[in-house]
Amino acid sequence: MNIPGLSIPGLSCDPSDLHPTTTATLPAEPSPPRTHILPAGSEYRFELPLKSHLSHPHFSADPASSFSSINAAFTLRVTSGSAELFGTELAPSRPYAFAPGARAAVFSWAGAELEVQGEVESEFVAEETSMAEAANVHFALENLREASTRSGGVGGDASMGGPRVLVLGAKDSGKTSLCKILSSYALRMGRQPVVVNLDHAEGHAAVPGALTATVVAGLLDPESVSGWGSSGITGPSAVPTSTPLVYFYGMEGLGEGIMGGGREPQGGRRGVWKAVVTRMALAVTGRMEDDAEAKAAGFLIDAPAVLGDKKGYDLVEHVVSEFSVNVVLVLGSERLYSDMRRKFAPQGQTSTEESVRVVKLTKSEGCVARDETYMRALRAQQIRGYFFGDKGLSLNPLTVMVGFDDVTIYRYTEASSSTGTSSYLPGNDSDSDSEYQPTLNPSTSSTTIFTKTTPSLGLSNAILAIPHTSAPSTPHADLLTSSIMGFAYVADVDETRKAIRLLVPAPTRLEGRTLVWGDWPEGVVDLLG
Ligand SMILES: Nc1ncnc2c1ncn2[C@@H]1O[C@H](COP(=O)(O)OP(=O)(O)OP(=O)(O)O)[C@@H](O)[C@H]1O
Repeated sequence: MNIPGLSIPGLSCDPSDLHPTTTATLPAEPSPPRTHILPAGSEYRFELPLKSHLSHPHFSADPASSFSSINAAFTLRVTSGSAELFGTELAPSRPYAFAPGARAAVFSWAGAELEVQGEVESEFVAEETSMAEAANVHFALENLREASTRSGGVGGDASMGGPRVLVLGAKDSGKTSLCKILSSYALRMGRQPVVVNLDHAEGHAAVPGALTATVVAGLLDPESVSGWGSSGITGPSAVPTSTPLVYFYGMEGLGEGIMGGGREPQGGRRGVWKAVVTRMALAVTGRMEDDAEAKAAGFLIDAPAVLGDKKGYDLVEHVVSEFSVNVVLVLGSERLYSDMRRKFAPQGQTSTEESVRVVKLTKSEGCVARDETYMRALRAQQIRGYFFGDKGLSLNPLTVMVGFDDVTIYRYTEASSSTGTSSYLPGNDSDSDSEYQPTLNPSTSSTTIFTKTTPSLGLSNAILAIPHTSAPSTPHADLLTSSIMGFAYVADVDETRKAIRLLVPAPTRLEGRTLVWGDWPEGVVDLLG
């Protein structure tokens, strides 16, 4: 624990206790190790090449031979001093192995020496960082937590809770990295904040396409593909794993929105997203009402980049209102900051306990723009990691055969119609068994539709969500807002035998279950080789 003021008795544990040495080994013909000296307050930034993704042992097609040990292309260790990665302290001398494509920074408050080995696309020590600003925000949030604790928290109004933070910014402005830093620092103070991932483009302890809420109760895992750690459904793990609350959004973007004052119909993408966000907010805020410590610890919401754009302001308002957000952190954009100030904290308004504080933060120079090729590879890695574990500590997924008649598969897709003939409106679907018959609504130009689907070869390689709700009485309403127990991968569809081979992360009885097949994320072709 090295940030002045962050040390508290009993929490100064040796990180090596929590990060037991894994089976990291160096490559067969390693390049010579290099040393980097980090002066106090500087960070070592590195970008690893993406090209070896598909051949990398972590992500090889043969799980049996590939997931038993890390044979990392790049390793890093702290040889003297102390350093942290996105807020998580690195254990001295322990080699950390990073997956190809990893982009991150190792920061030191008091100075450190690092030894690194392996191929990089770029690496350098940056003396100017935004970590002091992040630490200031952390202390401000900690003040809110202390005030909440002093007030007794439970039973009071929303103002007596701790920080309920929304992080906004443009694409690749460092929103996720800031959430990692702030949740790691909170954890180091003995708090257990909830991280709400509303950015379905990247999975957080789930596959991309999911929205999740996860209690940060153990060290984040810097080596995992997402940097958060994995959801250890089966198999051992060196660091505590997270069991998130999961909802499935299952579409690629959030749509364009309707500019010029119109409202997008409820059945459009945004309507769906808002419905899922409302359900998530109810669950998260409900948990806080029952638990004073959770209420004081608060939550951090990692927002999708579209919320940092004018077209996304209706979504910002929705999130702020549903989660009763009291702190909005704006990364790097003057315009966004001033728009948010105008919206939530207008000048002249007397600040009260319930006011929303809007804070502008500098975007870290270290943030790396990621193109679609990179994001696609990252999604494939995250899906692999969900089933197999993304490190040498493998999970034990299994394949199961189910007959076409054993499960009900709903295709969940968005249909566009230039004439605008249909929409999903909650309460309008009373038919549980028949194919979906959209209701007429002339104002609607795009709608989400659930259609009962007979499996065919087109289902191969798809990711299916398994909702907790099985046999929903009103499928279109129930399936949208049901939490998800897990995901399955369609390994094979045998049309002759009328059976599907599914890869599932843990033994699960699927007979009688309803499965949801979304538009997104895209299937992964070689998950099982
Ligand atoms: N200081 C840093 N040094 C090196 N890399 C960094 C640094 N900060 C962030 N990154 C990397 O930059 C990339 C973008 O950062 P991050 O994911 O935090 O942005 P984001 O705003 O959440 O992105 P998105 O808009 O896609 O959700 C990530 O690969 C992250 O690991």
